[in-house]
Amino acid sequence: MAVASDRPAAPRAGSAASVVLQRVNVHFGAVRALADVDLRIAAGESVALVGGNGSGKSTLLRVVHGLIRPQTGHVHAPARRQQAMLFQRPWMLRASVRANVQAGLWLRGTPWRAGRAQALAALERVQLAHLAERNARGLSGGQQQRLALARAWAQSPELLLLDEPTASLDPYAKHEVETLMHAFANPADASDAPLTMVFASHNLGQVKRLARRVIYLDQGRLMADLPVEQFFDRTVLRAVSPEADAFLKGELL
Ligand SMILES: Nc1ncnc2c1ncn2[C@@H]1O[C@H](COP(=O)(O)OP(=O)(O)OP(=O)(O)O)[C@@H](O)[C@H]1O
Repeated sequence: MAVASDRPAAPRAGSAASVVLQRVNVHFGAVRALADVDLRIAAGESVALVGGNGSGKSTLLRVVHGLIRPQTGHVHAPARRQQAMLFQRPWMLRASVRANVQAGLWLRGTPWRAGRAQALAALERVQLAHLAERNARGLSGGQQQRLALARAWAQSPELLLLDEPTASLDPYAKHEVETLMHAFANPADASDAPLTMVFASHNLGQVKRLARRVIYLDQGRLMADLPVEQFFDRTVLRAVSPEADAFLKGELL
């Protein structure tokens, strides 16, 4: 598998907004999972969501994907069929690897037979074509996540949301998935529509490698929103958010 360069390619972010959240609030009973979140993400950006357990990262991704409706506030995002979302543990139909990708296409309106070639091409991109007729549930965790990426890739989404996609993978599988995320967000063909990628991660190395912008959440509040270089500049971060700086310090120790 090709190795990703250490740094993401030059920004392709346009000025068109892909995602806009305005004063978004989500409560689960007494828990305030998102508190007055304002956020604007341009088409083509790669954005990392970081923060401690329970800080609201998954909730934010689910709100954008339309899986959670905020009690108050406005959400503007591409239509669900223009989005793909990956979870820490991908869902797998008890069917072949190819059928899992075809099913994703079929769910969005591609006739079953017509989806076959697209599914195989997507599997080629994640280097799983040789396992196309295997049962998907028999794949390793890393292979399943690559399959989930192929399923997303086949659908050519405008927006890719990933909720800790490598959290349960070994270092080698993690590297493979990161390489694919990087390729997904930086297509070789510059004429491709810019893909917007938003991912939650506890892995700060991964954040440095894949994100151009970092958002820090603390108890549902957006406390810092910085270009990646500034987020990892402790002087800048301390001035913007002592909470985020304390979090970073704890992680880097
Ligand atoms: N379906 C739910 N029902 C009740 N409470 C929920 C639900 N989903 C999230 N919460 C609560 O909302 C808060 C934010 O959770 P969320 O999963 O968004 O955090 P997170 O930053 O993704 O955490 P982690 O890093 O542990 O995955 C937490 O207090 C969590 O317990």
